[in-house]
Amino acid sequence: MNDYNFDPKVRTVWWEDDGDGRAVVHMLDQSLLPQQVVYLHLTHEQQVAEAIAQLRVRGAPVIGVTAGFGMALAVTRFLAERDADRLETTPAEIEAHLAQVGQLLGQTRPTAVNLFWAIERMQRSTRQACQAGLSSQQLAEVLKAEAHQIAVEDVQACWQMGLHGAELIADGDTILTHCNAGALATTGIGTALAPVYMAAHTGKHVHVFVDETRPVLQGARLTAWELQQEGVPLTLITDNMAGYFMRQKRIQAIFVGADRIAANGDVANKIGTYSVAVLAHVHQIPLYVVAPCSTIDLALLSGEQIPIEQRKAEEVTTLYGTRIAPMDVAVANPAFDVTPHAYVTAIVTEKGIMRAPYTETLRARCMPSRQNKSE
Ligand SMILES: CSC[C@H]1O[C@H](OP(=O)(O)O)[C@H](O)[C@@H]1O
Repeated sequence: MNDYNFDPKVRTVWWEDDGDGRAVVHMLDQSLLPQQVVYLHLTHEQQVAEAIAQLRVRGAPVIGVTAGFGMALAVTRFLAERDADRLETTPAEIEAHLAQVGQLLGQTRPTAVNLFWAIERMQRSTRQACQAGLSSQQLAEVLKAEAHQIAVEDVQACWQMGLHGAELIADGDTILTHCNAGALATTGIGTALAPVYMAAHTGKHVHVFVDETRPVLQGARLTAWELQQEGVPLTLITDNMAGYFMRQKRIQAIFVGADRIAANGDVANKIGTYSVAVLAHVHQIPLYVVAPCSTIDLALLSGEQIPIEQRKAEEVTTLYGTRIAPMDVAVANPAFDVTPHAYVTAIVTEKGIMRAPYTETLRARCMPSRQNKSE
């Protein structure tokens, strides 16, 4: 890594015009890591939706960025196909088409609010362009620029969260993290891992204990791989070891990401985060949640209202296609849980470090960033 302006070695998702005005969404297929590094080149919004649903791209911020790219791709494809059929397309027809694409993408995963925030932002830009009387081609350019801006803001937010969060890490600290909230979950240097990277870049010695994070193993497969790529020392542990190392006083702080944060500071994050938070509370170890303002859902007063994604049983009963549980066994597979704000030491966003009571600070510091830049 080079200093301060380091770029993560991993590149999660980006897009290019393919020459005839159509957008191609390129993405690292995270479902194949760490054994295979494979990039997908998607030319249809259906493919983008499938990639999000199948966790080929995953992590709240990058899901939002990918949704923006998917909607911009859909518009360029829609226009190109109608041009090929020599059909005129009005901006209103584009707006109607985008409403369908927004539904398609919005049905992929229910918990990460960034997905819905990005869809709403793209649809808001469409409405504004239509009201301004722009042509269809001008509207397509506006949407491509908006999708790109969402990604630029994500990169910038990660950098700021790294700078703010690094203040919470002392030289020689061992940090525990759960799931993957690193560069692989964003288009920048990550959320929960951004402070780790920034602390390492400012000369602090940081060691990361990585929860494997059953059942999809985002820790063992993704965070361990990512930290190795970035040259950060790590120790991989199983989820049920976290309390053991906390009790041994081996962990000085815990950094996790978030998929949705309610207005009172309750945090929805990968399943197992609540267990880590309770253990941290018992052992008086600070638990820091790192997330951009686009993850904060001020419309929800508490975490009780956050929808929790239930995923397929096979994620629990098989490992790489090998069955590890008896046939016909009953399975529960919630992909997220909610950590009450009382267990959250601080929430780090691109706007700074916020501590309890959260309701006012989150509203004061994060409302503007949920508005479309053009509003
Ligand atoms: C920086 S947000 C990452 C967040 O998303 C993960 O869930 P998933 O891998 O299912 O998309 C997990 O909750 C991480 O904390």
